[in-house]
Amino acid sequence: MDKTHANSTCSNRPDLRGEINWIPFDAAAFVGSSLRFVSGDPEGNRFRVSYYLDSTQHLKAKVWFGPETEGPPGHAHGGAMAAVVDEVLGLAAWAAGYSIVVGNLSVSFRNMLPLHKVVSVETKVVSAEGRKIMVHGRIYCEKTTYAVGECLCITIQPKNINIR
Ligand SMILES: CCCCCCCC/C=C\CCCCCCCC(=O)SCCNC(=O)CCNC(=O)[C@H](O)C(C)(C)COP(=O)(O)OP(=O)(O)OC[C@H]1O[C@@H](n2cnc3c(N)ncnc32)[C@H](O)[C@@H]1OP(=O)(O)O
Repeated sequence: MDKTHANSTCSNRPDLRGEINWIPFDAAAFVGSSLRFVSGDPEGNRFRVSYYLDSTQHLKAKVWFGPETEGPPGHAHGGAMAAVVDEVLGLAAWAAGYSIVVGNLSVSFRNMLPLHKVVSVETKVVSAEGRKIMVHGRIYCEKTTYAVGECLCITIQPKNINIR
């Protein structure tokens, strides 16, 4: 069998369908067209992203890491993983009702992520104290964790962001 198509769950085909009970989340409709860096090119060779809300209203994403995210040969650049964590965890705060920018982002790289892979990102808003919203998340596929993120979001006045 073609090795690249051997595994339907973590296949090399960019199958961005959500899991059972995940509902599609239209990020572009929510935040405008500004999120082009990570999720703005659904036919491109960098990232392809689909967003969902799970049954507990947590934001989830399916992300394909294409060849243009390469860092170590055959694997995703750490900055590419960090960009995904930045966008998805920041968007999770917006989806939870907070108008924020990311003030501080910590990413731990746990395993090298092969190119052409579709992975999931999970998020959880873990605290909200004053202007500080803490969001945790993880890039994973099945039992493998590729990166873990802790994202300190700071609320801002929505009028300070132009929505296009
Ligand atoms: C319902 C409709 C919805 C529509 C939505 C449409 C629009 C949607 C648009 C977009 C969706 C985005 C989805 C995510 C996209 C990806 C996320 C990104 O990549 S964001 C870009 C990268 N981030 C920056 O460029 C920030 C640059 N930094 C700043 O602008 C400022 O430093 C800012 C706003 C973060 C804080 O500045 P200050 O002057 O307002 O406030 P101060 O007093 O400095 O901080 C407030 C509190 O936060 C702490 N704080 C601030 N920054 C911190 C940091 N880096 N680390 C730790 N603490 C920090 C401070 O210590 C302070 O805490 P104490 O109140 O004293 O307890």
